[in-house]
Amino acid sequence: MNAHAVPVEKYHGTGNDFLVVDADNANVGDRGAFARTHCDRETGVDRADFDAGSAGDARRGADGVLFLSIEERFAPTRVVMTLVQPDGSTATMCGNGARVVARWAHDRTGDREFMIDTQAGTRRATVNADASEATIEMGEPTFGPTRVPVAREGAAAGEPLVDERVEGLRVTAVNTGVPHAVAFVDGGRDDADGIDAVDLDAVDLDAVAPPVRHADVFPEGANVNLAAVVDDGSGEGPAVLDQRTFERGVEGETRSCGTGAVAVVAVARRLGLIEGESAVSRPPGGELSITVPDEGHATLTGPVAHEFSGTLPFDPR
Ligand SMILES: N[C@@H](CCC[C@H](N)C(=O)O)C(=O)O
Repeated sequence: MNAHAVPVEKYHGTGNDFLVVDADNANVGDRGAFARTHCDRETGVDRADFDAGSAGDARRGADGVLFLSIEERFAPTRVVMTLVQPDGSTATMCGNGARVVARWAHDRTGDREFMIDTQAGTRRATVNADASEATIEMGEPTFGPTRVPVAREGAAAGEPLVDERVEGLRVTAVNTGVPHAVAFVDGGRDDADGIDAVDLDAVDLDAVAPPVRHADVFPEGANVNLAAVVDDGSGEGPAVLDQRTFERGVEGETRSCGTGAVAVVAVARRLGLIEGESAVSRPPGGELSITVPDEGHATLTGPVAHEFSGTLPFDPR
């Protein structure tokens, strides 16, 4: 193999798509530059570069690069995961990315249970019998202002940010491995001057999300989720929520966000908008099943798929 070629696999989880690099097999020196170049939606990695005859629907570019190191001497097998985002930053956690990691590790080992080391903690992951779905334990969502983190002065200092106005949206701040701001747009609260009672799909997310993402109250920034309750779970079956997420690090809307899905359900529970601890979230890229119990790990389950394999230049400059 060309010493300057990096073998990559491309996977997605409900449309949240990632390049995967075996970090033990390819020493990418400048990971940020590698991610910035190959994740670009206009000029980045394209399936057609490797398999011109392919008719697949994989999108050009990616939502990040997962650098993975697998340690099969442990039982279950461990995988150390680092997500480098399209802007070159590193995220401490990624729910859909971790589900992709489980599928990648299954494709290598045939195992169905793994421990994934993330910067937010070690998380247990499983894949189902035909490896079409993966589940990841997501830790316990926290609203604590120092943990989100949220920075405020005066009477609000030290208080969780719950259903309060930030840059035109009524948001609740929660950390599900990374910081999230969640706003419900469907009248979850009576909010005469907000964007309640509007069609979620009609909201210009690229316009309303960046001021919240960069608000002073979020010293490390925040991913911004708009959500709507479709079914509050008071009848048969779990609650159903529609979700759209503007991601920090991508600096745009993604087709799905796993930590965002858990954040939306955790906030819906906190605000009393849904019943029960299980819910289905419907981002644009598919459906995710979430549990947020009163105590202990949340879980995230949904489809994962392999898109293509190839090699990319080691030094993209
Ligand atoms: N898409 C991810 C979230 C990735 C991290 C996020 N962009 C951040 O910087 O906080 C997911 O599925 O959770």
